[in-house]
Amino acid sequence: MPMLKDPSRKYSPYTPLNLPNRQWPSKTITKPPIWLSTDLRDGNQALANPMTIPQKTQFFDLLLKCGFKEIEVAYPAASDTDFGFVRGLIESNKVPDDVWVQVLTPAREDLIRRTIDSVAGCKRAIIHMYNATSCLFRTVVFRNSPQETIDLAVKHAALIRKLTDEATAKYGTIFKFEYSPETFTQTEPEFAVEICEAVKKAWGRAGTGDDRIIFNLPGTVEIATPNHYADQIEFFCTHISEREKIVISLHPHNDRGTGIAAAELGMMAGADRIEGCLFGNGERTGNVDLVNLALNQYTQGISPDLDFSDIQQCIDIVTQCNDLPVHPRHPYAGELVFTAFSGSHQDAIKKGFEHQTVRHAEARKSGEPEIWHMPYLPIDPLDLGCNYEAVIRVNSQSGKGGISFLVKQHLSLDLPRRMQISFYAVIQEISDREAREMTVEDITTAFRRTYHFGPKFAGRLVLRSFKISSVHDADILSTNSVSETEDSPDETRRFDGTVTVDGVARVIRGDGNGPLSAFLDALKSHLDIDLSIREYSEHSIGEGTNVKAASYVELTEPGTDPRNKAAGYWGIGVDPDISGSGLRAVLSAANSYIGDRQLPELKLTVGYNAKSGQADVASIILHSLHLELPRRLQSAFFEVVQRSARETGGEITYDGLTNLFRQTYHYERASSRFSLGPYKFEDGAAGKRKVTATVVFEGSSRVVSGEGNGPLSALVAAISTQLSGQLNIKEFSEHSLGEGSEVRAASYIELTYVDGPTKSSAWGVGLDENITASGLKAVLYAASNTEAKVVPA
Ligand SMILES: CC(=O)SCCNC(=O)CCNC(=O)[C@H](O)C(C)(C)COP(=O)(O)OP(=O)(O)OC[C@H]1O[C@@H](n2cnc3c(N)ncnc32)[C@H](O)[C@@H]1OP(=O)(O)O
Ligand SMILES: CC(C)C(=O)C(=O)O
Repeated sequence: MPMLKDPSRKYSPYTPLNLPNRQWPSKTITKPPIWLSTDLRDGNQALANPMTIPQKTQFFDLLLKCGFKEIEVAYPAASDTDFGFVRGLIESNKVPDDVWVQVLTPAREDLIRRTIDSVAGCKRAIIHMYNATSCLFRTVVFRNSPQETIDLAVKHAALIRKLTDEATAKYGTIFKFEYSPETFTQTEPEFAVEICEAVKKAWGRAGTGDDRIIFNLPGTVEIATPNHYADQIEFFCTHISEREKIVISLHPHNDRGTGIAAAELGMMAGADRIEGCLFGNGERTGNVDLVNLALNQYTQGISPDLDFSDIQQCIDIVTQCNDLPVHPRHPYAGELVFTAFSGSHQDAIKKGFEHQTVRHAEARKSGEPEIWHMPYLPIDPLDLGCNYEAVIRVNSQSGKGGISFLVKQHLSLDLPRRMQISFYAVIQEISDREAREMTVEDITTAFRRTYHFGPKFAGRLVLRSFKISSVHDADILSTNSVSETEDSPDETRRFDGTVTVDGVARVIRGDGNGPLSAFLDALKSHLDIDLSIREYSEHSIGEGTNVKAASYVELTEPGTDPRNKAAGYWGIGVDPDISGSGLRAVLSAANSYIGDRQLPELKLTVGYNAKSGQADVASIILHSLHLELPRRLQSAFFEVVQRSARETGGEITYDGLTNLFRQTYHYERASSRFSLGPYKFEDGAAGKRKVTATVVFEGSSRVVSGEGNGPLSALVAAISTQLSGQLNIKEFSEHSLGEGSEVRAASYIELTYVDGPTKSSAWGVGLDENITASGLKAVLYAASNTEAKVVPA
């Protein structure tokens, strides 16, 4: 049957109450009500499969944990399960002393007796009796006149008084009495007052405090707008006698979807108590949702005296006991209620968090409360034991604000605005193409892949090591005059570093006004990557000793129109050192720029004017022999190479170069001018090391000894005893080669030899599995390379 064109022919509107002096609209709620959970009764009776005793017990424990002091635990006359559950609670002492157990009974003698039997021995119990009072129920269900309806209630209230007095005498139980004129919202207001007056009189012991009688005014079926319910409550409150001896309780259902509003307006109208269920379970559309109501108060700054700090645990237990889900949009509890997918919501939330962080820091300083004011988030998810993970989720409706919020949250990177726009386009494209939500994992992975961020996402160019030094302008043309100094504005910066290009290590060098421009110069000279910086920014990550720098850079090709904002390449770098983060950011952007374009191979153009020659030579040694030459050795060898190249017309082959290196530094050669036989180290005087060694000096084997601060200086001293002049160590460095059990040590040493006016210096390179042995070899080779003269034996 279709919906009616004229529903007034089928449905009649509620009759408004004439309450011209109503006060409730100008009231506000300032304190929590007395809460009663009826999950185990009204909630339970509405389930397809009412709860088992273990489920009821688990639910009861949860209610205690949440802080409920009044719990309607059963309709004991309904079933052995309900009766047994109440007995179990009492007999196993599960009810804390400050908690009231409430049980429901109709106004029927047999059922009242069974109900009161169920609470025998209980410390505190509320006997809750009901009978329907509306005209419809009087005539149709009970076929009673108004007076007979009153008589029914009065008779059974008196019975309850008698039976509870007996139980108190027998067990010492403290009883409260609650009466519900069921279907109150459809009952004539005057009749509701009249029957309650009669019940009060029949009960005969309404007093103050714990002796107050509870009149529960149920919205058994919600039939009108919530203001009408408020009018009904205010009417009742102002017409019932001895108001101070009465607890006015509300029991709203949610047939029109306004149960929460009805409860709140009802409280404004004078109610003291609310009955309801967690997450709104209950007959038909449910009872009023107590979680929702309590948290509505909480977000007004009123402590509800209920604790939902672990809301997920509540959801888990309630859904498991009720076998009903909590809707994803359920206020405060649904899995989507702290989530924004849409761009403008995300943008506002992101800005809200940023602003609030600043505001809270100021409030902390001045001792003011840190008030929560967040766009779109009426409550802090943390207060309910949730986190901010779900606050922003990304799909094709999302914008840059939300995406950059997640990048900040999960990677601690605060992207500059234009980089946000750039990355947003990346995510938007994937999300649109794949027509699905982008998880945090999707976004962070896309970020890492786009900007080659993190070891697993390295691009074709990878920075392995670098050194930034200052070069006096006048010295720039001389590759040997590099000196490390403090930063000074009139000095040019020099970048020396090793970059792997498609897995092949290249030593590169460049000069510029600062570290980044020096690095860009190196990329241009060695790899034909010609880019300049359009935007740069940085911030720190972390605090104290763990602080790191994050740098963001946008690079453009020469001639890019400054108005063409889309033409840039963004990069990100993170490093403990600010220069390092900037350089990594440049490389990250350069990686995006080169794509899969072919890069120039290493060119061996050795000559006096070749600017890149020294680094290229070092690259070949690194690549072929895996030796990372110290910079001064690079310079020294480059001179050797230049001399050799001049002899061969400026050309030198790749193999020729490695052979030249081997010969020059006696590297891995079986013999040299001086060689080492058996040796022994021991402690010398004043913490020094002493060596006694057999050294073959130009074919003559001699046992020598010497002392030094370490093994190398001891050997240098021992060798010097057989020379006409003195050897000294000028520079020493070492690094490991290979990995795991294959690892070896490479040592580089530069020795000076002074013999009267004669001065010379030379390098030696040693390689050994043992780090001391590699250093000793380097000493022997370096000494062999000097002009040292051996004294006759
Ligand atoms: C609004 C509410 O939620 S009220 C609570 C409702 N909850 C429940 O009903 C759950 C538990 N109920 C039960 O287990 C059963 O209904 C019982 C045990 C209470 C009674 O079962 P039965 O004796 O088979 O009766 P039945 O369920 O058919 O109840 C209807 C009878 O109770 C009467 N009745 C209904 N409400 C009341 C009341 N509040 N006071 C007195 N009598 C009542 C009806 O008029 C009817 O009487 P009749 O048999 O003379 O016509
Ligand atoms: C027993 C009463 C309070 C009831 O559950 C209702 O009216 O909904």
